[in-house]
Amino acid sequence: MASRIPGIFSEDLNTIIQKSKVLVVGAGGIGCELLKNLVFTGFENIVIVDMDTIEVSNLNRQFLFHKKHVGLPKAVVARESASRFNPNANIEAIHDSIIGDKYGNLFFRKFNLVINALDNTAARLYVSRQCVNADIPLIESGTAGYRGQVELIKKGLSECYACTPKLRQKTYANCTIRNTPSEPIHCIVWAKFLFNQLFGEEDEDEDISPDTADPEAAGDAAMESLKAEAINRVSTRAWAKECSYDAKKLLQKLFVEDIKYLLSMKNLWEKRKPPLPLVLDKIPDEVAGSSKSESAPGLTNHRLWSVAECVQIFTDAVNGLRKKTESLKEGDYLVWDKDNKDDINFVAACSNIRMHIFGIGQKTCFDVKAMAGNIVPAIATTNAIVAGQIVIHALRVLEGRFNDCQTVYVRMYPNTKKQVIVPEKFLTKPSNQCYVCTDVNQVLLTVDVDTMTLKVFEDKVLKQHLGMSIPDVMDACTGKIIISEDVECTENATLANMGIVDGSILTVDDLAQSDSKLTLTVYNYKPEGEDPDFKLVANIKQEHNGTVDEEVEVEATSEKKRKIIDDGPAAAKKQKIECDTIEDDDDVIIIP
Ligand SMILES: Nc1ncnc2c1ncn2[C@@H]1O[C@H](COP(=O)(O)OP(=O)(O)OP(=O)(O)O)[C@@H](O)[C@H]1O
Ligand SMILES: [Zn+2]
Repeated sequence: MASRIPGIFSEDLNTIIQKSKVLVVGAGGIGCELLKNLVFTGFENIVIVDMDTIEVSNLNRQFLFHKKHVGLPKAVVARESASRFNPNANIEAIHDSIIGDKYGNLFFRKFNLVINALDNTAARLYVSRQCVNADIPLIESGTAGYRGQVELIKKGLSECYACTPKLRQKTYANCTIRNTPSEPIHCIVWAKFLFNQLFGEEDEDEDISPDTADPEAAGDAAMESLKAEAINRVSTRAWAKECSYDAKKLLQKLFVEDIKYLLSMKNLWEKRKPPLPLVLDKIPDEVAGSSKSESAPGLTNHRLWSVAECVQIFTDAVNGLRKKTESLKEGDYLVWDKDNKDDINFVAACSNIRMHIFGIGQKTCFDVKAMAGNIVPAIATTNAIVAGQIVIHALRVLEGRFNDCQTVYVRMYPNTKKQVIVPEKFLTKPSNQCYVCTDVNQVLLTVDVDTMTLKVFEDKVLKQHLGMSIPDVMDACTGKIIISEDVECTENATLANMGIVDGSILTVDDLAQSDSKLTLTVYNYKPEGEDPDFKLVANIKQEHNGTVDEEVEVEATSEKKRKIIDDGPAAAKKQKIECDTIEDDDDVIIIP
């Protein structure tokens, strides 16, 4: 343990490390690295909470887990593996969701420090609110591909998780992409990687060929000979160039030979539906569950393409891209652009053929375009850097050096000072309009009451953004129950259908958390163009130079920049949280 090696830490710090009680929430990519670091640093009192069980796709970066652990609770196995590094460490494992009354104020107050290693907004918001309420320092972390972030949340000193919204992006395990896709997005990621392998900037982390290092395929006799063969395989680009980007040969390799190769990794298909290689002279001209004749003319991108159409579109796109590549200077490459017809057609056609092969419901080109814009692979090294930085923050926090805990960003490329790991200059003060950091539980909800359904209201507004778990909503003016465990409500009903109009006041209670009562005042609005579906604003009336208020509008940007608009004395002071439809379940990153 580092703390036991003389001269590494001061004696005082050693004592602090050994006596501190730390809660780690999440035993995934960052959590595993972090638990190992904490134990090696000398922390001996740790509680680890994770609600999930181990999946094969976790094994490439969650190094406390091995193949034999698949299906077991992450928290329990993480505890077992990390305990081996220091048998004196007292690690408690809790296999449960952190969200709920069981983990309220009393629970959080048992710790000197809480660390989030989570992947979703709801849990992050929940822990952040509990830590601010209990005044326990929280270190919040996240990674997305090569980017990462570590920040301190400390009541009164720095922003909490609800103060400003963050961008979210989903990450995917390499072997899922290369060997065992199960969702359209896995095929879309693969197709984007393929584009780069053939025409873009080649990146060895974006290999698209069958992954012989897949831990799930280990021990497969056929695999061992395949591995040897793989060493001699030429790069996809070199091979494609050799055959002059012949579309037919590409189809044969990508969708026949490589799929047969995958099929020979028999372990992969023991519990999964195996893929079906394309039969090139018998390509289906229909899409299961859809009819071409139903589609409106001119809206090709809005209907599903049959595999035969995909093949034709793929061929045209490859020909177009080959011509563009030939006109480039030596060493130059194409950069994928979703608005470029050949680029998006290539990805939409390739991903749909792969969806068909793996029996995954296909996506329209329109949907592929939306999904392809928002893809990041999970990188173990970024998790490791972030977990290391968390420990540095943790030591400072426990020594009471809160002002040395500025947010740190891990960047994809060095900045002008050649830094890849970049701290902010100061702690960002809590927003005085934040409904967590202020004690006022009054929130303005700006929304189109005619289009927002109760389901979206419950899932996105109440659960995702306000951190509720079992919300109970009543119209304060009419006494009508809007959402309740005991009352069955029509999920597709709009807010207007439930009698909610401009100016309605709703009281919201969370049955899972006794301390989270809110009053929501509804403002009706019609979003236009890029406007968010809804906005949440802490409703605080403030005295300002003897009169009431200015308006401070905080924009949700990826760069944490604040725009201050003085809109005259009459407006209420408010923070605007712009909410969009980005997938919830994911790592959070703010790009510096
Ligand atoms: N409410 C929650 N309570 C406890 N643990 C949670 C909660 N929400 C998420 N987690 C855990 O946080 C961890 C986040 O880890 P990570 O981001 O590496 O995701 P993953 O699910 O392991 O990987 P992937 O999503 O890429 O398959 C997961 O192990 C997940 O179970
Ligand atoms: Zn806050």
